[in-house]
Amino acid sequence: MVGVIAVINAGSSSLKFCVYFHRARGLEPALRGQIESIHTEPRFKARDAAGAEHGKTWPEGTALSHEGALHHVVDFVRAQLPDEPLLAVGHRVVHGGMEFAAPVRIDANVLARLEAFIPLAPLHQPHNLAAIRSLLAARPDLPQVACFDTAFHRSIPEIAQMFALPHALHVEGVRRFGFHGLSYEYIASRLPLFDPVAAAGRTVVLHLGNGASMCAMHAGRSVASTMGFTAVDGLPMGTRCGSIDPGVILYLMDERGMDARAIEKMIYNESGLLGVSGVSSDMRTLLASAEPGAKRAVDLYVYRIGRELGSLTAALGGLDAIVFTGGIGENSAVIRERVCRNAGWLGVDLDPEANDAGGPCISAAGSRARVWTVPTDEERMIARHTLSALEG
Ligand SMILES: Nc1ncnc2c1ncn2[C@@H]1O[C@H](COP(=O)(O)OP(=O)(O)O)[C@@H](O)[C@H]1O
Ligand SMILES: CC(=O)OP(=O)(O)O
Ligand SMILES: [Mg+2]
Repeated sequence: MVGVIAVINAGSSSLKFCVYFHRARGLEPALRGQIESIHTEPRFKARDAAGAEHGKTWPEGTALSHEGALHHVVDFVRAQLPDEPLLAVGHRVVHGGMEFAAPVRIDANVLARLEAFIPLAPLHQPHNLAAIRSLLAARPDLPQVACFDTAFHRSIPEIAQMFALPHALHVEGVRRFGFHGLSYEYIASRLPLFDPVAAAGRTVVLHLGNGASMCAMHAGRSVASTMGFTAVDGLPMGTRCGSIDPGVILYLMDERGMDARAIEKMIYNESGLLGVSGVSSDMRTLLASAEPGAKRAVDLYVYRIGRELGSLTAALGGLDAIVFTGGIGENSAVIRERVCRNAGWLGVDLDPEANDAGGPCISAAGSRARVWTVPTDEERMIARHTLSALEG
């Protein structure tokens, strides 16, 4: 089977893609890239197997749709690799509910079942499925595999999945799922190479991107997540509010006359870093800004990470290591430094120079809990799953 496997990862603000040569030696990246800030200031960046860079920018204020972004990527890949047979496409699909605990080959029936989860992941699931649907129509013979953000978290103990609501709702599937599972699964696969003790022990992984969550891992398996039934729970994110008192929702309905769609728009699109700062959803912009709102948003972000770190450490009964990943976690030494400073009580002692240099180990020699920055690679995880599904 010689050819390429393509991976599509539609996030809330970005469309990432990777194409791998399938060779006897394994999967080798042929092309990878992304269109980031799709809705605000789209930028396309890609790198081919020879290391050459490709790019395109759109004028500021251009709101490219996910569909527009996908078209651009497909055209680019076709032009770069005109002669390589496409063996399969793997997709990140954010919500798999209770039903999909492992990657699955997609057909019209599976696609219909996945559509039921659109209301639970409105920023992601529609884009994930739109890409699948358009490929299914154009190339019905082409194997497509869905890889779920929720699957890695199906190991979370029942008690940690539970809301204290009437139990029938839990049975029906109203429970904490957790997301960013492909990222956590990849980190879990890498951790033994860095820190075998933590890999066999208690680690909190911070996936800080436009969406953000944290995962408590025991021996490489998820035991708790800050995200819940949907990806709006937990930490404040680019535009999502994270955990709030459910009483606030009732207040908005009763006192502000807001309906479900208006509240959805507020908590998914107008809150988080953007809502608190009034400046931007983009961490780079906030860190560079002198506006008081920008400082307020970053302060709240760091504070909430600290609270969740304590909570997840309690769920684990201790802490051997923390791992930073995602766009912010991998790139922002300032955020890592502030998070680690607040975590001194957990035995975290940062090495500022190693942190500025980007790691991978950023804790000081005697630190009781070790700290790592590990670039995530959801695309490689998806490619591995897609290949396994293809090989049966
Ligand atoms: N050098 C940096 N410093 C601070 N934040 C950064 C840096 N580089 C990227 N980011 C932030 O990472 C976030 C995007 O993360 P990413 O994981 O790529 O997003 P997505 O969730 O869409 O996959 C944005 O808020 C961006 O500002
Ligand atoms: C689930 C989620 O929030 O994903 P992303 O970070 O890609 O938006
Ligand atoms: Mg992401």
